[in-house]
Amino acid sequence: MKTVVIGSGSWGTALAQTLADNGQDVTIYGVNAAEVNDINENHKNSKYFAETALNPVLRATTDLSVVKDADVVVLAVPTIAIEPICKEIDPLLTKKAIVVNVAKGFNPKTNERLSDVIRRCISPDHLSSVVSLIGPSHAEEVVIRQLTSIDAVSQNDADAIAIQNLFSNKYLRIYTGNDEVGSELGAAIKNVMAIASGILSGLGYGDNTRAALITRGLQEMIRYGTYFGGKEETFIGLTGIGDLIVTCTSVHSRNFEAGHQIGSENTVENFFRDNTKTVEGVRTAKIVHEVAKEKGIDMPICEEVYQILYEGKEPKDCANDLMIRKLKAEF
Ligand SMILES: NC(=O)C1=CN([C@@H]2O[C@H](COP(=O)(O)OP(=O)(O)OC[C@H]3O[C@@H](n4cnc5c(N)ncnc54)[C@H](O)[C@@H]3O)[C@@H](O)[C@H]2O)C=CC1
Ligand SMILES: O=C(CO)COP(=O)(O)O
Repeated sequence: MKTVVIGSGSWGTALAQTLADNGQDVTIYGVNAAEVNDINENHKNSKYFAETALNPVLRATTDLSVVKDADVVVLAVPTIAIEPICKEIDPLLTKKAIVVNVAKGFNPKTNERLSDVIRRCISPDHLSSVVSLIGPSHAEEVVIRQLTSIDAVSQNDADAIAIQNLFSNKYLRIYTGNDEVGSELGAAIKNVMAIASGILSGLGYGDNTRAALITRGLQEMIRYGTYFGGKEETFIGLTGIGDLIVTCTSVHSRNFEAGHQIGSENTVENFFRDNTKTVEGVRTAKIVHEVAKEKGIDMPICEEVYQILYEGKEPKDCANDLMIRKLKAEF
């Protein structure tokens, strides 16, 4: 199997190294020449992993024609780049490839789920199926081979199993799934919850608050996901509660980090001025706000994050407003 990983950032590098560790034929395609050269010449990706030595067989290129003949193409780019990169690679593919998406969120222009974007932009002659490879997995830990479990989710069971076998090894255990809607919506919305968790931490709140946020955040994810046909059980799996826990509690999470800055400064101003990192929950909060409003889905935590990010509401007022809402039964 020939695999090309599109994206020489943190997750693309960690996943490509996993395939290199598995003895697979894998190449990274990157647009950033400095990242590509660092991988080829120094066996590092210093921008993301400081001093970590990568598997020396790992290779990267800035030549997109590398996707010719690929059996598997892994899209490890931010959500904003998924539609453009699919349109770029489609004419270069020469056979039906399994396209693996690892991004978490929605297409910013159309609010579509990412698997739908890929199916729309890659012609049927070049697409076997889409597999979402998602779950609780900080690249910083996978790149140093910390034990990790995630899901390969697809409408095509055989392709999900092929991706499970391709990536699994003694430090990365992949489960398969077929609830594309529930898995992708869970993995997208948990980033908004991670921003909320960071905000609460930045405001000085502790463990009780975070446990409440994770538990009630999960209820919002279930409400939103089942509205669109996702299965409730998916949300107690790796792409639901698993990804929610890892992102709401980790120093590695860029969404949590963003929230922490916003909460501790009680304003979004400096974050929006200075941020250069991939913080997917920011765009997701806006999309969830728009869709939830249109469909009448009750998403109080997501709504407060939206109000902070886009409507100038102060984080400390949001935390208070969530607590004084009309009292009700838990279920
Ligand atoms: N970093 C992590 O631990 C994990 C990230 N993800 C998701 O993976 C997606 C990618 O994120 P990261 O790798 O973390 O971001 P990153 O910020 O570390 O790297 C993004 C990379 O994409 C490249 N890129 C941007 N546009 C491109 C294009 N059109 N063509 C080729 N390359 C392009 C950038 O040059 C950069 O190398 C995000 O949706 C993120 O939520 C999912 C699980 C874990
Ligand atoms: O999705 C992730 C871990 O599962 C990465 O989280 P961040 O994008 O917040 O860093």
